[in-house]
Amino acid sequence: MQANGNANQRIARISDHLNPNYPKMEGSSGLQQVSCRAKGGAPGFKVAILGAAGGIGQPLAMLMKMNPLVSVLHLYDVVNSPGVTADISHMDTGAVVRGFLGQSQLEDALIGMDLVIIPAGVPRKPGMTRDDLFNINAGIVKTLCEGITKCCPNAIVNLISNPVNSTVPIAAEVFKKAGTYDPKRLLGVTMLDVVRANTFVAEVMGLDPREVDVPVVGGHAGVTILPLLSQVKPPCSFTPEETDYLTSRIQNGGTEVVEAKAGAGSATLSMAYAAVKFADACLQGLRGDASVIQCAFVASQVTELPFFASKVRLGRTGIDEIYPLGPLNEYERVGLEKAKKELAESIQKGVSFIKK
Ligand SMILES: NC(=O)c1ccc[n+]([C@@H]2O[C@H](COP(=O)([O-])OP(=O)(O)OC[C@H]3O[C@@H](n4cnc5c(N)ncnc54)[C@H](O)[C@@H]3O)[C@@H](O)[C@H]2O)c1
Ligand SMILES: O=C(O)C[C@H](O)C(=O)O
Repeated sequence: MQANGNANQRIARISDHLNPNYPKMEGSSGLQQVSCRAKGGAPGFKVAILGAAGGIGQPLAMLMKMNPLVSVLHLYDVVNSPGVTADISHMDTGAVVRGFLGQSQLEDALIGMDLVIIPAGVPRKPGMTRDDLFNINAGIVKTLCEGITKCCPNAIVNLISNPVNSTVPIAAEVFKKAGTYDPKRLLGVTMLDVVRANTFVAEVMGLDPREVDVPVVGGHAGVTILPLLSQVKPPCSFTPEETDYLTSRIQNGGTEVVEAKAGAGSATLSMAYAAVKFADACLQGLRGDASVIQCAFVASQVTELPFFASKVRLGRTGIDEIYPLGPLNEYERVGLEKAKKELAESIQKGVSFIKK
Protein backbone atom coordinates (compact mmCIF):
# COMPACT_ATOMS: atom_id res chain seq x y z
CA MET A 1 0.00 0.00 0.00
CA GLN A 2 1.17 3.44 -0.85
CA ALA A 3 0.99 4.79 2.66
CA ASN A 4 3.14 1.95 3.95
CA GLY A 5 5.72 2.08 1.17
CA ASN A 6 9.28 1.89 2.58
CA ALA A 7 7.72 0.85 5.84
CA ASN A 8 10.82 -1.05 6.84
CA GLN A 9 12.86 2.09 6.58
CA ARG A 10 10.45 3.95 8.81
CA ILE A 11 10.04 1.19 11.31
CA ALA A 12 12.07 1.71 14.42
CA ARG A 13 11.65 0.78 17.99
CA ILE A 14 9.82 3.68 19.63
CA SER A 15 11.97 3.43 22.70
CA ASP A 16 15.17 3.73 20.65
CA HIS A 17 13.78 6.57 18.60
CA LEU A 18 12.67 8.54 21.59
CA ASN A 19 15.57 7.81 23.89
CA PRO A 20 18.27 5.17 23.81
CA ASN A 21 18.37 5.29 27.62
CA TYR A 22 14.70 4.55 28.00
CA PRO A 23 14.41 2.02 30.83
CA LYS A 24 13.70 -1.46 29.63
CA MET A 25 10.44 -2.68 31.10
CA GLU A 26 10.93 -6.30 32.09
CA GLY A 27 7.77 -8.37 32.05
CA SER A 28 5.83 -5.97 29.84
CA SER A 29 3.32 -7.30 27.33
CA GLY A 30 6.04 -8.38 24.89
CA LEU A 31 4.34 -6.57 22.01
CA GLN A 32 6.90 -5.33 19.59
CA GLN A 33 6.98 -1.54 19.47
CA VAL A 34 7.15 -0.56 15.84
CA SER A 35 6.11 1.95 13.25
CA CYS A 36 7.46 5.09 14.78
CA ARG A 37 6.40 8.27 13.08
CA ALA A 38 6.53 10.33 16.26
CA LYS A 39 7.03 13.98 15.49
CA GLY A 40 10.17 15.34 17.08
CA GLY A 41 10.96 18.98 17.56
CA ALA A 42 7.44 20.25 18.24
CA PRO A 43 7.60 23.80 19.61
CA GLY A 44 7.50 24.01 23.36
CA PHE A 45 9.65 23.64 26.44
CA LYS A 46 11.59 20.73 27.86
CA VAL A 47 10.56 19.90 31.41
CA ALA A 48 11.98 17.35 33.86
CA ILE A 49 10.20 16.10 36.99
CA LEU A 50 12.54 14.65 39.64
CA GLY A 51 10.58 12.37 41.96
CA ALA A 52 8.06 11.67 39.20
CA ALA A 53 6.82 8.35 40.59
CA GLY A 54 5.70 9.79 43.93
CA GLY A 55 2.39 10.97 45.32
CA ILE A 56 2.88 14.44 43.84
CA GLY A 57 5.07 13.32 40.95
CA GLN A 58 2.48 11.09 39.25
CA PRO A 59 -0.45 13.54 38.99
CA LEU A 60 2.05 16.32 38.27
CA ALA A 61 3.47 14.28 35.39
CA MET A 62 -0.05 13.66 34.06
CA LEU A 63 -0.97 17.33 34.21
CA MET A 64 2.31 18.44 32.61
CA LYS A 65 1.71 15.93 29.78
CA MET A 66 -1.54 17.82 29.19
CA ASN A 67 0.20 21.21 29.09
CA PRO A 68 0.47 22.51 25.50
CA LEU A 69 3.58 24.52 26.40
CA VAL A 70 5.54 21.30 27.04
CA SER A 71 7.18 19.51 24.10
CA VAL A 72 9.38 17.06 26.02
CA LEU A 73 8.68 15.65 29.48
CA HIS A 74 11.40 13.73 31.36
CA LEU A 75 10.25 11.62 34.31
CA TYR A 76 13.01 10.72 36.77
CA ASP A 77 12.80 8.75 39.99
CA VAL A 78 14.83 6.20 41.94
CA VAL A 79 11.89 3.73 41.75
CA ASN A 80 8.93 2.96 39.47
CA SER A 81 9.57 5.57 36.78
CA PRO A 82 9.33 3.02 33.92
CA GLY A 83 5.73 2.19 34.84
CA VAL A 84 4.68 5.79 35.30
CA THR A 85 6.38 6.71 32.01
CA ALA A 86 4.74 3.89 30.07
CA ASP A 87 1.35 4.85 31.47
CA ILE A 88 1.61 8.59 30.84
CA SER A 89 3.21 8.15 27.42
CA HIS A 90 -0.06 6.67 26.10
CA MET A 91 -1.89 10.00 26.57
CA ASP A 92 -2.65 11.53 23.16
CA THR A 93 -1.24 14.95 23.94
CA GLY A 94 1.73 16.66 22.30
CA ALA A 95 4.60 16.20 24.76
CA VAL A 96 7.05 13.36 24.15
CA VAL A 97 7.60 11.47 27.42
CA ARG A 98 10.84 9.75 28.43
CA GLY A 99 11.57 7.86 31.63
CA PHE A 100 14.77 7.72 33.68
CA LEU A 101 15.45 5.38 36.57
CA GLY A 102 18.09 5.70 39.25
CA GLN A 103 21.11 7.87 39.90
CA SER A 104 23.00 6.58 36.84
CA GLN A 105 20.31 8.13 34.58
CA LEU A 106 19.96 11.47 36.41
CA GLU A 107 22.24 13.34 34.03
CA ASP A 108 20.45 12.02 30.93
CA ALA A 109 17.19 13.14 32.49
CA LEU A 110 18.50 16.67 32.95
CA ILE A 111 20.45 17.45 29.79
CA GLY A 112 18.90 20.35 27.88
CA MET A 113 15.96 20.98 30.23
CA ASP A 114 14.32 24.43 30.36
CA LEU A 115 12.43 23.76 33.60
CA VAL A 116 13.15 21.25 36.36
CA ILE A 117 10.43 20.54 38.93
CA ILE A 118 11.55 18.76 42.12
CA PRO A 119 8.97 16.94 44.28
CA ALA A 120 11.51 14.24 45.35
CA GLY A 121 11.76 13.38 49.01
CA VAL A 122 9.84 12.02 51.97
CA PRO A 123 6.52 13.52 53.12
CA ARG A 124 5.31 14.15 56.68
CA LYS A 125 3.35 11.81 58.91
CA PRO A 126 1.02 13.04 61.69
CA GLY A 127 2.95 14.65 64.56
CA MET A 128 5.90 15.70 62.37
CA THR A 129 6.93 19.20 61.33
CA ARG A 130 8.28 19.90 57.88
CA ASP A 131 11.67 20.50 59.51
CA ASP A 132 11.62 16.85 60.69
CA LEU A 133 12.09 15.95 57.00
CA PHE A 134 15.35 17.92 56.77
CA ASN A 135 17.76 15.08 57.49
CA ILE A 136 16.54 12.94 54.57
CA ASN A 137 15.42 15.56 52.07
CA ALA A 138 18.44 17.86 52.37
CA GLY A 139 20.72 15.17 50.93
CA ILE A 140 18.26 14.30 48.15
CA VAL A 141 17.93 17.95 47.08
CA LYS A 142 21.71 18.41 47.21
CA THR A 143 22.32 15.45 44.88
CA LEU A 144 19.64 16.51 42.41
CA CYS A 145 20.90 20.11 42.33
CA GLU A 146 24.45 18.88 41.68
CA GLY A 147 23.02 17.16 38.60
CA ILE A 148 21.37 20.41 37.52
CA THR A 149 24.65 22.35 37.76
CA LYS A 150 26.28 19.85 35.42
CA CYS A 151 23.53 19.27 32.88
CA CYS A 152 21.17 22.25 32.71
CA PRO A 153 22.65 25.13 34.72
CA ASN A 154 20.36 27.61 32.94
CA ALA A 155 17.13 25.77 33.72
CA ILE A 156 14.44 27.33 35.88
CA VAL A 157 14.17 25.22 39.06
CA ASN A 158 10.84 24.80 40.90
CA LEU A 159 11.62 23.28 44.30
CA ILE A 160 8.74 21.52 46.07
CA SER A 161 10.59 19.18 48.48
CA ASN A 162 10.18 20.12 52.14
CA PRO A 163 11.24 21.90 54.20
CA VAL A 164 11.12 24.49 51.40
CA ASN A 165 12.40 27.19 53.81
CA SER A 166 15.67 25.21 54.01
CA THR A 167 15.81 23.29 50.72
CA VAL A 168 15.84 26.48 48.62
CA PRO A 169 18.90 27.82 50.51
CA ILE A 170 20.50 24.37 50.08
CA ALA A 171 19.95 24.53 46.32
CA ALA A 172 21.35 28.06 46.20
CA GLU A 173 24.51 26.98 48.03
CA VAL A 174 25.01 23.98 45.72
CA PHE A 175 24.69 26.25 42.69
CA LYS A 176 27.03 28.86 44.23
CA LYS A 177 29.64 26.20 44.93
CA ALA A 178 29.50 25.11 41.29
CA GLY A 179 29.59 28.73 40.04
CA THR A 180 26.21 28.39 38.29
CA TYR A 181 23.94 30.23 40.73
CA ASP A 182 21.42 32.58 39.20
CA PRO A 183 18.92 33.69 41.88
CA LYS A 184 16.43 34.58 39.15
CA ARG A 185 16.09 30.91 38.23
CA LEU A 186 15.56 29.28 41.63
CA LEU A 187 12.02 29.32 43.00
CA GLY A 188 10.60 27.57 46.05
CA VAL A 189 7.03 26.53 45.32
CA THR A 190 4.59 28.13 47.80
CA MET A 191 1.70 28.10 45.35
CA LEU A 192 -0.30 25.61 47.44
CA ASP A 193 -0.56 28.22 50.20
CA VAL A 194 -2.07 30.66 47.71
CA VAL A 195 -4.40 27.99 46.30
CA ARG A 196 -5.60 27.14 49.82
CA ALA A 197 -5.94 30.80 50.79
CA ASN A 198 -8.04 31.53 47.70
CA THR A 199 -10.27 28.53 48.48
CA PHE A 200 -10.76 29.27 52.19
CA VAL A 201 -11.38 33.00 51.67
CA ALA A 202 -13.88 32.19 48.92
CA GLU A 203 -15.69 29.79 51.27
CA VAL A 204 -15.97 32.39 54.04
CA MET A 205 -17.01 35.22 51.73
CA GLY A 206 -19.33 33.18 49.50
CA LEU A 207 -17.22 33.92 46.40
CA ASP A 208 -16.05 31.85 43.44
CA PRO A 209 -12.46 30.79 44.34
CA ARG A 210 -11.37 31.45 40.76
CA GLU A 211 -12.08 35.12 41.30
CA VAL A 212 -10.13 35.42 44.56
CA ASP A 213 -6.46 36.37 44.78
CA VAL A 214 -4.77 36.24 48.20
CA PRO A 215 -1.06 37.14 48.40
CA VAL A 216 0.71 34.73 50.75
CA VAL A 217 4.22 35.81 51.74
CA GLY A 218 7.04 34.68 54.06
CA GLY A 219 7.81 30.98 53.71
CA HIS A 220 6.23 27.54 53.61
CA ALA A 221 5.83 26.23 57.18
CA GLY A 222 3.52 27.16 60.06
CA VAL A 223 3.80 30.79 61.13
CA THR A 224 6.13 31.57 58.20
CA ILE A 225 3.06 31.22 55.93
CA LEU A 226 1.66 34.75 56.09
CA PRO A 227 -1.55 35.46 54.17
CA LEU A 228 -2.05 39.18 53.53
CA LEU A 229 -5.81 39.30 54.00
CA SER A 230 -5.77 43.10 53.88
CA GLN A 231 -4.70 42.82 50.22
CA VAL A 232 -7.23 40.25 49.01
CA LYS A 233 -8.75 40.84 45.58
CA PRO A 234 -11.62 41.54 45.24
CA PRO A 235 -11.28 43.75 48.34
CA CYS A 236 -12.86 41.99 51.35
CA SER A 237 -13.39 43.12 54.90
CA PHE A 238 -12.98 40.41 57.58
CA THR A 239 -14.03 40.40 61.22
CA PRO A 240 -11.22 39.69 63.75
CA GLU A 241 -12.68 36.16 64.17
CA GLU A 242 -12.62 35.57 60.41
CA THR A 243 -9.05 36.86 60.21
CA ASP A 244 -7.92 34.51 62.99
CA TYR A 245 -9.78 31.54 61.50
CA LEU A 246 -8.47 32.13 57.97
CA THR A 247 -4.87 32.82 58.98
CA SER A 248 -4.76 29.71 61.15
CA ARG A 249 -6.43 27.48 58.53
CA ILE A 250 -4.08 28.67 55.77
CA GLN A 251 -1.01 28.20 58.01
CA ASN A 252 -2.16 24.71 59.02
CA GLY A 253 -3.59 23.55 55.69
CA GLY A 254 -0.74 21.07 55.20
CA THR A 255 -1.23 19.59 58.67
CA GLU A 256 -4.98 19.32 58.03
CA VAL A 257 -4.23 17.03 55.06
CA VAL A 258 -1.45 15.10 56.85
CA GLU A 259 -3.84 14.30 59.72
CA ALA A 260 -6.70 13.36 57.39
CA LYS A 261 -4.39 10.99 55.48
CA ALA A 262 -3.46 9.44 58.85
CA GLY A 263 0.04 8.25 58.00
CA ALA A 264 -0.41 7.83 54.23
CA GLY A 265 1.47 11.03 53.38
CA SER A 266 0.71 14.70 52.81
CA ALA A 267 -1.01 16.77 50.14
CA THR A 268 -0.39 15.28 46.70
CA LEU A 269 -3.34 16.08 44.42
CA SER A 270 -3.86 19.71 45.42
CA MET A 271 -0.06 20.06 45.36
CA ALA A 272 0.18 18.66 41.84
CA TYR A 273 -2.53 21.13 40.80
CA ALA A 274 -0.64 23.99 42.47
CA ALA A 275 2.72 22.87 41.02
CA VAL A 276 1.28 22.82 37.51
CA LYS A 277 -0.30 26.23 37.97
CA PHE A 278 3.10 27.54 39.05
CA ALA A 279 5.11 25.68 36.38
CA ASP A 280 2.71 26.94 33.73
CA ALA A 281 3.34 30.51 34.93
CA CYS A 282 7.12 29.91 34.65
CA LEU A 283 6.69 28.58 31.10
CA GLN A 284 4.47 31.52 30.14
CA GLY A 285 7.21 33.80 31.45
CA LEU A 286 9.85 31.91 29.43
CA ARG A 287 7.64 32.31 26.36
CA GLY A 288 7.67 36.08 26.90
CA ASP A 289 4.08 36.61 28.07
CA ALA A 290 3.55 39.93 29.82
CA SER A 291 2.49 40.31 33.48
CA VAL A 292 2.87 36.73 34.71
CA ILE A 293 2.82 37.18 38.48
CA GLN A 294 2.79 34.53 41.24
CA CYS A 295 4.04 34.18 44.81
CA ALA A 296 7.23 32.16 45.36
CA PHE A 297 10.02 31.69 47.93
CA VAL A 298 13.05 33.31 46.32
CA ALA A 299 16.33 35.13 47.01
CA SER A 300 15.01 38.51 47.99
CA GLN A 301 15.71 41.97 49.36
CA VAL A 302 12.10 42.56 50.34
CA THR A 303 13.09 42.00 54.00
CA GLU A 304 16.48 41.72 55.70
CA LEU A 305 16.36 37.93 55.17
CA PRO A 306 18.22 36.43 52.19
CA PHE A 307 15.12 34.47 51.07
CA PHE A 308 11.48 35.39 51.34
CA ALA A 309 8.23 34.52 49.57
CA SER A 310 6.38 37.34 47.88
CA LYS A 311 4.85 38.17 44.53
CA VAL A 312 7.28 37.86 41.63
CA ARG A 313 6.95 38.66 37.93
CA LEU A 314 8.16 35.83 35.70
CA GLY A 315 9.91 36.45 32.41
CA ARG A 316 12.21 35.00 29.77
CA THR A 317 15.07 34.45 32.23
CA GLY A 318 13.10 33.55 35.34
CA ILE A 319 12.25 36.21 37.91
CA ASP A 320 12.07 39.67 36.30
CA GLU A 321 10.84 41.57 39.32
CA ILE A 322 10.18 40.95 43.01
CA TYR A 323 7.38 43.04 44.44
CA PRO A 324 7.49 44.67 47.87
CA LEU A 325 5.00 43.54 50.49
CA GLY A 326 2.79 46.61 50.24
CA PRO A 327 0.96 48.15 53.19
CA LEU A 328 0.40 45.70 56.09
CA ASN A 329 -2.09 46.09 58.93
CA GLU A 330 -1.08 45.63 62.57
CA TYR A 331 -2.14 41.94 62.61
CA GLU A 332 0.08 41.26 59.59
CA ARG A 333 3.00 43.26 61.00
CA VAL A 334 2.96 41.08 64.13
CA GLY A 335 2.71 37.96 61.94
CA LEU A 336 5.63 39.16 59.83
CA GLU A 337 7.93 39.45 62.85
CA LYS A 338 7.05 35.89 63.96
CA ALA A 339 7.55 34.59 60.42
CA LYS A 340 10.96 36.23 60.04
CA LYS A 341 12.26 34.77 63.31
CA GLU A 342 11.48 31.18 62.29
CA LEU A 343 12.51 31.74 58.68
CA ALA A 344 15.95 33.06 59.64
CA GLU A 345 16.72 29.80 61.49
CA SER A 346 15.44 27.55 58.69
CA ILE A 347 17.42 29.45 56.06
CA GLN A 348 20.60 29.28 58.14
CA LYS A 349 20.11 25.54 58.65
CA GLY A 350 20.00 25.02 54.88
CA VAL A 351 23.04 27.19 54.21
CA SER A 352 25.07 25.44 56.96
CA PHE A 353 24.20 22.00 55.55
CA ILE A 354 26.26 22.77 52.44
CA LYS A 355 28.88 25.08 53.96
CA LYS A 356 29.79 22.86 56.91
N1 LIG B 1 6.01 22.79 48.61
C1 LIG B 1 4.84 22.31 48.94
O1 LIG B 1 3.87 23.06 49.02
C2 LIG B 1 4.66 20.85 49.19
C3 LIG B 1 3.37 20.30 49.22
C4 LIG B 1 3.22 18.95 49.42
C5 LIG B 1 4.35 18.14 49.61
N2 LIG B 1 5.58 18.71 49.59
C6 LIG B 1 6.78 17.89 49.75
O2 LIG B 1 7.04 17.20 48.54
C7 LIG B 1 7.82 16.03 48.81
C8 LIG B 1 7.25 14.82 48.09
O3 LIG B 1 5.98 14.51 48.60
P1 LIG B 1 5.18 13.22 48.03
O4 LIG B 1 3.90 13.19 48.73
O5 LIG B 1 5.21 13.22 46.54
O6 LIG B 1 6.13 12.04 48.58
P2 LIG B 1 6.23 10.55 48.00
O7 LIG B 1 7.01 9.76 49.01
O8 LIG B 1 4.90 10.05 47.61
O9 LIG B 1 7.08 10.72 46.69
C9 LIG B 1 8.41 11.14 46.71
C10 LIG B 1 9.11 10.53 45.53
O10 LIG B 1 10.47 10.97 45.59
C11 LIG B 1 11.26 9.88 45.16
N3 LIG B 1 12.64 10.04 45.57
C12 LIG B 1 13.21 9.79 46.76
N4 LIG B 1 14.53 10.02 46.71
C13 LIG B 1 14.78 10.43 45.45
C14 LIG B 1 15.96 10.83 44.77
N5 LIG B 1 17.16 10.83 45.37
N6 LIG B 1 15.86 11.20 43.46
C15 LIG B 1 14.65 11.19 42.85
N7 LIG B 1 13.51 10.83 43.44
C16 LIG B 1 13.59 10.46 44.73
C17 LIG B 1 10.60 8.66 45.77
O11 LIG B 1 11.02 7.47 45.13
C18 LIG B 1 9.14 8.99 45.55
O12 LIG B 1 8.68 8.46 44.33
C19 LIG B 1 7.84 15.91 50.33
O13 LIG B 1 9.06 16.41 50.82
C20 LIG B 1 6.69 16.79 50.78
O14 LIG B 1 6.84 17.27 52.08
C21 LIG B 1 5.75 20.04 49.39
O1 LIG C 1 2.24 19.77 54.98
C1 LIG C 1 3.10 19.13 54.39
O2 LIG C 1 3.94 18.45 54.98
C2 LIG C 1 3.10 19.11 52.90
C3 LIG C 1 3.03 20.47 52.28
O3 LIG C 1 4.06 21.31 52.72
C4 LIG C 1 1.70 21.12 52.43
O4 LIG C 1 1.63 22.30 52.74
O5 LIG C 1 0.67 20.44 52.19
